[in-house]
Amino acid sequence: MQPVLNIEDVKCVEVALTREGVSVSELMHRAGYAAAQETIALGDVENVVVLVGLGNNGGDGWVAAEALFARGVNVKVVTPLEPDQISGDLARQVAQSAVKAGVSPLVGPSRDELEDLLSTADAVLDCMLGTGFHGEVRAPFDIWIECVNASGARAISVDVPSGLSAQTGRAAQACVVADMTVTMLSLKPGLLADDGRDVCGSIVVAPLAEQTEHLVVEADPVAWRTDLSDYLDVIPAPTQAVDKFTRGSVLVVGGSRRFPGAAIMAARAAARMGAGYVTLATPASVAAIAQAHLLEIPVVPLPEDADGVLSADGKDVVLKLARGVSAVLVGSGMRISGGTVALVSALIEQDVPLVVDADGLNCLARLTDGALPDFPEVTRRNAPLVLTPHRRELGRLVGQAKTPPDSLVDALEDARKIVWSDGGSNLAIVAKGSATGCVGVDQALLPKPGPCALATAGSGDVLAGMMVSALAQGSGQGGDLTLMAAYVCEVHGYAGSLAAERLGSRAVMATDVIDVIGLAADAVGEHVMFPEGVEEA
Ligand SMILES: NC(=O)C1=CN([C@@H]2O[C@H](COP(=O)(O)OP(=O)(O)OC[C@H]3O[C@@H](n4cnc5c(N)ncnc54)[C@H](OP(=O)(O)O)[C@@H]3O)[C@@H](O)[C@H]2O)[C@@H](O)CC1
Ligand SMILES: Nc1ncnc2c1ncn2[C@@H]1O[C@H](COP(=O)(O)OP(=O)(O)O)[C@@H](O)[C@H]1O
Ligand SMILES: [K+]
Repeated sequence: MQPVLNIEDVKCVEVALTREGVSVSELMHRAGYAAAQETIALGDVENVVVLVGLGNNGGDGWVAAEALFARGVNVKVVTPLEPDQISGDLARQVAQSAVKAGVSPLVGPSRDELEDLLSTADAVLDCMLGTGFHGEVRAPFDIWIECVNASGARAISVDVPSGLSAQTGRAAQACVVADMTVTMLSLKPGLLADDGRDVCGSIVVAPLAEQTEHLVVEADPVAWRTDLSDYLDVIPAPTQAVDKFTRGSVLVVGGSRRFPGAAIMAARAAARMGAGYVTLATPASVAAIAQAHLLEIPVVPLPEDADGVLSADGKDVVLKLARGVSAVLVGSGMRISGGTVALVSALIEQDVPLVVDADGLNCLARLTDGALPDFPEVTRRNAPLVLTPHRRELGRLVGQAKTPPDSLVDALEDARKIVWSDGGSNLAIVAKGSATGCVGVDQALLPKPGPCALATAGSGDVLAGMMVSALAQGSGQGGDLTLMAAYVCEVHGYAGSLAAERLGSRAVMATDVIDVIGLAADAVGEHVMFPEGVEEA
């Protein structure tokens, strides 16, 4: 796993390194060398343009320029000011040193001059704005960024693509779209989420010092990026000695006359993820439709109200069914009513492994008056509980219905309010988004996200079905529930990639993802067992 640090904690590591005898100047030199090294490793780099800003990110750029020059590369540094005019001491010193060594600066070029220069560059080193960037990009960098993105040269961003917030993952109107980002000391959340996924290219972490590894861990990472090898313990062990019930039995409670499909997809996804026996309990008026779609899955009709929404009268039947299975999913397409709130509440009180998704979460929000963290007794139970909210659902759970989290870090923080108030290891929250965080009381995990093809109606229902299936098969029980949740997200993402490959990235529908769950699970499993031998999707 790779640690991910909030920007303020990266600064703490920097301070801790200086206490251990590695000065900021030394760090800047190592950062610049690392960037130069990665640039040369790209191959075919004879002409490099280095665009520098006026802070320490610019300082890294001047060091990189001097290092590239020393390696015989034809380097030009584009700067808004003459080296002597740079106000920051460190950045000024490295700029003066580079010029003294023979690096030639181009000060404040016109757009035409810059475009001409970039047209002959093999690579551009983007050292305009780093972690000190805030607000919208001001001149001249907004124009420089436009020119970089329009040029055909490969762009290597130092620390963070200029214009991206390394904390929130939000890009300003002007933002470098890099081929590679060489980031210093550790991963930062904004590189991995939202706009960050579009603009970073491949990410290389430059630790800069031997001591960094332990200092980063001590700085309390906001999350950990998982590697496939981390999943070894949560992949169900292969055995022939099973029957359809011991392979994991699942009950899905959901659906409504308005949304019958969500529960049907969840049930089907649960079966495709490997559960041996799946049952769907759904309102009576849609049971026949559901059964027609699910030949292998028994459908139990439940009492409903006049709108075709599950009523509380079905509670005893649901609880009886729940007692007979390994895990339950509640919520898919269920709608919010007095009846569905009563069902969700009854299932949470029952000691069965449980996944709550979609309207099940909205029922939970209603049950706790939008303040789930204030009611830890609701989530404290003896059996595992996995909540799978997207950002709006998460907002409703923590009293932020009108202002749901709009970054990965905010979503992680909201999820932590719930898991920390609960305090136990039987609760995991899967905070879904273009990058998903799986949050438990001890740590937050970031599985590799799937493609944007997953941004399609119903793909969350598919994930919920996969999640309950993994729970039913015993992954995560008695072990690490958060890691199991991350594993399921990883398979879901991989299935999205496979579906996109087969059908085209814009064409994928949630049912297509269901069809390839098995192939995705096998492929992820192979990667985990034999990391070197399998091609990525
Ligand atoms: N942490 C570490 O261990 C290490 C960190 N290192 C490096 O330091 C970098 C952080 O350096 P930093 O703090 O000097 O900030 P940086 O990103 O250069 O930006 C500040 C400059 O940008 C300007 N500026 C801001 N917003 C702007 C806007 N919207 N539009 C235009 N301009 C804007 C701002 O101007 P001001 O707002 O002050 O007027 C100021 O001039 C970090 O990313 C990494 O590369 C490595 O050297 C070694 C190890
Ligand atoms: N841009 C994206 N890139 C990768 N995955 C995405 C993206 N957008 C959504 N997803 C994933 O797709 C799923 C959508 O879930 P959800 O919002 O609950 O959809 P629905 O309610 O339609 O089923 C989540 O697993 C989410 O992580
Ligand atoms: K940069």
